[in-house]
Amino acid sequence: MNTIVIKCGGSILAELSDSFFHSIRELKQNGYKIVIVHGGGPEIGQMLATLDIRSEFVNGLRKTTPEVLEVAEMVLSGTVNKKLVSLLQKAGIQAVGLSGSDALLLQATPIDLESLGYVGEVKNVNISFLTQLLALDYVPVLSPIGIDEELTKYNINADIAAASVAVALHANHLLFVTDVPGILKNGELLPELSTNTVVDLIGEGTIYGGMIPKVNAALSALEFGSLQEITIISGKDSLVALDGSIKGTKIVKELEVI
Ligand SMILES: Nc1ncnc2c1ncn2[C@@H]1O[C@H](COP(=O)(O)OP(=O)(O)O)[C@@H](O)[C@H]1O
Ligand SMILES: CC(=O)N[C@@H](CCC(=O)OP(=O)(O)O)C(=O)O
Repeated sequence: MNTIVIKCGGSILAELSDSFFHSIRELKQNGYKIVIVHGGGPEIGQMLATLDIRSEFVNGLRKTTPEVLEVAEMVLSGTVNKKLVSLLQKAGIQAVGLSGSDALLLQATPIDLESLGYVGEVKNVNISFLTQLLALDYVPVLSPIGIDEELTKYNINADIAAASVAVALHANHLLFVTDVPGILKNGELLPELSTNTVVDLIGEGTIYGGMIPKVNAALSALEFGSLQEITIISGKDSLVALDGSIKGTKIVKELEVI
């Protein structure tokens, strides 16, 4: 089974183009099974501001108190998940929206309860349930809310959640769909990068802010999964170039020197 995991960032959700949905239809017609994991960071931020609830980021992760968790779950598994499923359905794509906590899809453990609160990382993915949905030709659309054995829920960074799903499913591709065409340096798109170059680009400050958790999730998926490359790509346009290749920046696994 040829599987592609697509992570849609909160930054692009309101701007996903018709060509983006057309690309998904095309990939499905070409036999790919698609799983979508979405974010919603800006949308959570707006709702927290409306409710006058403060939140802070620690190393790129939102410190999640019980109050913040309630808002994150409402926005991610409610508003954002349902909106994305509607857009897919309008584009003629059979999609089913699920919280990562449903059917114990994203089994999580806390990263550090003391400093981050209810922020989780994925320990296990219910791939048998996901595989059944894919066999029925559905596109599962997952929010990054995890759950543990005690049924405590966690807020998971969506880049990390998507990378964990791709590794667990032994996916062939992982695409991070965001609001820029890929990784840029001096305004120019870098079409292909090795993992070592990515580390250098973080060190020199070319990769900063929200791009850091994305490339770190990409590096860890390349290290621990069967994936050979990961792509960072814009959702404002088609995902596929005229020659059939996927656009954006590819991060490719370093060849081992023997
Ligand atoms: N080298 C880079 N090339 C492109 N974008 C970068 C780079 N470094 C940092 N960024 C920033 O990363 C942002 C994407 O991350 P983020 O806003 O967290 O997106 P998402 O919501 O898709 O996860 C871009 O809009 C850009 O501001
Ligand atoms: C723990 C943590 O930081 N969770 C993220 C989950 C959403 C997310 O990652 O959304 P984007 O992909 O749009 O950034 C948050 O609360 O913002």
